[in-house]
Amino acid sequence: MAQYSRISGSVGLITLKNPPVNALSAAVRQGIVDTVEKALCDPQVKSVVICGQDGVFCGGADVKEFEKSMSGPPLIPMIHSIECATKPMVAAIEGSALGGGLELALGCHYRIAHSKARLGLPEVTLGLLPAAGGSQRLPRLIGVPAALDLITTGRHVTAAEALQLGIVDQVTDHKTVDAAVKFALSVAGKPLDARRISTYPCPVVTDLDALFEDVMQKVRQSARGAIAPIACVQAVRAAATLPYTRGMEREKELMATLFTSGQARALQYNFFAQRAVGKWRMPSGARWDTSTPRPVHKVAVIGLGTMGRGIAVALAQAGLPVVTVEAQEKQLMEAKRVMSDMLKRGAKRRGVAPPLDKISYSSNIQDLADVDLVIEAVFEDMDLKKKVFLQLSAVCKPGTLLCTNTSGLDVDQLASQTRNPELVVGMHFFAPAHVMKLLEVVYGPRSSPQAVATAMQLGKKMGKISVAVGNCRGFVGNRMLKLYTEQASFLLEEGATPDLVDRAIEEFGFPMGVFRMSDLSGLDIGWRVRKEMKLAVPGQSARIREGRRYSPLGDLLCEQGRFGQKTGRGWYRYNKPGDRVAHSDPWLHHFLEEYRAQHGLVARRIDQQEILERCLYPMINEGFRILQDGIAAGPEDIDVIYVFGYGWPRHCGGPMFYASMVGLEKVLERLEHYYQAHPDVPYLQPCSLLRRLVAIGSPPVQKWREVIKNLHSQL
Ligand SMILES: CCC[C@H](O)CC(=O)SCCNC(=O)CCNC(=O)[C@H](O)C(C)(C)COP(=O)([O-])OP(=O)([O-])OC[C@H]1O[C@@H](n2cnc3c(N)ncnc32)[C@H](O)[C@@H]1OP(=O)([O-])[O-]
Repeated sequence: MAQYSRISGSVGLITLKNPPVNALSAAVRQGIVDTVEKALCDPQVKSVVICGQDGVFCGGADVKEFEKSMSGPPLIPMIHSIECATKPMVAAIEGSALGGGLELALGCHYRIAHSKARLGLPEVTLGLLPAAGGSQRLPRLIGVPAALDLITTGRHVTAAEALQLGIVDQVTDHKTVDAAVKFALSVAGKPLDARRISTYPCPVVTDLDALFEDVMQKVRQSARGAIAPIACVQAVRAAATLPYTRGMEREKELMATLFTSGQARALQYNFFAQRAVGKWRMPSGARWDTSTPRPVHKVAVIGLGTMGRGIAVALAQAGLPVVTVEAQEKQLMEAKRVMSDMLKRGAKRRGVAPPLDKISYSSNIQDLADVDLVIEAVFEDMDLKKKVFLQLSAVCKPGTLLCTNTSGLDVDQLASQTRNPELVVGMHFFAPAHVMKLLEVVYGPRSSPQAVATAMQLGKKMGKISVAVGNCRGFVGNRMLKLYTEQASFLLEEGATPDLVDRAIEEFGFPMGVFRMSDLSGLDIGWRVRKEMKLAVPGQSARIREGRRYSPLGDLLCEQGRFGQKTGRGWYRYNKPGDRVAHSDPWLHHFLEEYRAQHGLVARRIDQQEILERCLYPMINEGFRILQDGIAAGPEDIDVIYVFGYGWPRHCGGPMFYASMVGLEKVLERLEHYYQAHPDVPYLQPCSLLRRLVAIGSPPVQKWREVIKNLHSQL
């Protein structure tokens, strides 16, 4: 809807009304058409201001409408008629002007923004391009290079940057609508020809071909198979080389291809999935909207290894006072130096003062007596962690939330060390913790809803995308990852090489293949865990352990001191320890040949499709088990974890969405095939939830929660 009124005698005021972000639904577009007509026909009105209700100008086209058939007036002619209006049209931008919202503002003759407003054309993040004239008007207004940057990245700019770029005409710290009305009064009756952006020539660029070639190359490299960034470059090129009307035709053509693509569906699903995970619920029925978080004014981090340092920095950057504790004085001093540098670098990037005074450093656990929440980040060793929790329970004031940053140990065992197990949850950050967006909040059987709500709220304050999950070995992310890495090792035994497997994974869209990733994080970490579990036994190379197939390849490399990048040797060879460029290693190929010969294995040719199916489908199958076990509340939770924590290509939605795109029937059939071929790998057996979904006709991913709910209610 849009509401019309007249203020200050001669200014028509159009207010967009569609909470919470005034998206341009069919009703809003109809409202704009009607109210603009009213304003233009009203002889008393000399100029018009368009604003949005509740401090938000407009969040763009209504993404929820994309799945339905189009109704209501289309955006392009609506914006065109605003630009053609004979009375000055002024956009009053508060909150956000994004996508179609900014395109609407670009159709106006003037734009006034509040200093806190954010503007951008983020369509590319939804697998689209700014197809309501944005790709044609923005380059004409701010030049091709700046428009390419905004449109291909989708980044939001502040009002100050928008002013500098020339997107807005004025920035105000006061009431935006008042400033816009004052402005509208001042421009009433002035000629408008020079204010219609579509009539501007596109600013000339010297060596246009070189610029576009360079941008296209960069986009192709970073897009990793995503098609929207490429279409965005093509659309801006049309603006730079064609008259406006032909450019608009090209924009429409490119949008038509994107709009119906699987990638756009995946990215839009992901947009809503990110929001869905905030609405968490526990199997007990406790939920986000009925659980009140405890206040957190002061936080502590115990253990200042890589993870602890990153977590403390992220907390300080979020404005929270943090007490850090590290028992070893030398390690404490080193951590202080490194963390101060991290804070300074981060502050420089953001143009703010480094929050150095937010962190205090101590080697005494007694200093945690008055904090509201502790994040334990000591070495990944259950006995050590248990000791720390016992101490924390004695030292901290009653009511302090005790969180562990374990990447997979049993949260409930740790809770049992404390006086108040209901106040214990996992907060599993991802390295580097001050950069990575994902946080798994892990609740044990005794964690209270209030504890979960508090950890979720803290995650949000830290700018993380937090997902609440149940307690099991590896939680969601690492539980699924284990099968992925194991299958990759099996493929090496059967004839593949690390390069071959990594290439297939990277071509699929992961930023790094499984072996390159393993070299980066260090092979010794998994080795230590397997040794603790008595799975890895030095000197042993048996391929069946605990009654199932096992690949000792990683253990054998570790026994040779090949821990990955840090030792200059791993699945690849590096020029020196710590180097990042992986080189294919003839030693490893020879080692694999010898290994196969020793075990009587005959290498076979393995193609890209098998690599993808063998690495991805078992993970997906485990995802179904996780849903069946109630560890994750819905497929969105798993997909968000994989996209934001594990580099799953966002334009493929996440593993569960990807399964629905491939077709559940096909995933089931391939799993059955591989299970038959490898009966000693029990997890290849298709999960019964997957079978059930196929049996009821493979409903879309958005409907799976219902099926799972019914399944749980029958148990
Ligand atoms: C021809 C067409 C061409 C055109 O160029 C195409 C486009 O414009 S494409 C569009 C280009 N625009 C974009 O890509 C902008 C996308 N939006 C955003 O980036 C953020 O929502 C915004 C920054 C605006 C507010 O952030 P915040 O304050 O943290 O709030 P929040 O994020 O939590 O959202 C609150 C609620 O609003 C919902 N919702 C939001 N936007 C839309 C939408 N467009 N539609 C529908 N719904 C939308 C959201 O799902 C959530 O619902 P719920 O049921 O409460 O979970």
